Amino acid sequence: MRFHAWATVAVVALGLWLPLSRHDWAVLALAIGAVWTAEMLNTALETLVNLVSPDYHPLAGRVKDIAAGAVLLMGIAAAAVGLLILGPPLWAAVQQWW
Ligand SMILES: Nc1ncnc2c1ncn2[C@@H]1O[C@H](COP(=O)(O)OP(=O)(O)OP(=O)(O)O)[C@@H](O)[C@H]1O
Repeated sequence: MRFHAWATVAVVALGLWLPLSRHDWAVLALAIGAVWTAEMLNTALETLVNLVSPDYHPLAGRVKDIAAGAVLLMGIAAAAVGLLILGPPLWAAVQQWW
């Protein structure tokens, strides 16, 4: 959660600094929202599993692993979106400096 919060702040700050279109912002907002949604659903599932299966059970572990995998998958996809949208204008800004 803390990592996602810092990543969100960094992406929004970079986005405000770089010349982004409304379409770029819409895609970034969707990616950020999707990561937070996946993280919250993962936390909800973890809490639910802890409630219904506090003792060790292979299925409980499987549910947690799949939910954590969904967060990882969404994080990778969001990182790709961030690179595709922020990468080119960031590269142009770096080239202007040097
Ligand atoms: N009740 C359980 N039965 C079997 N395996 C479990 C159980 N609880 C957790 N595990 C295994 O241990 C791993 C870590 O569980 P934990 O509850 O700490 O989740 P976490 O993703 O590390 O939580 P957090 O996001 O809070 O760091 C799970 O991915 C799962 O493989």
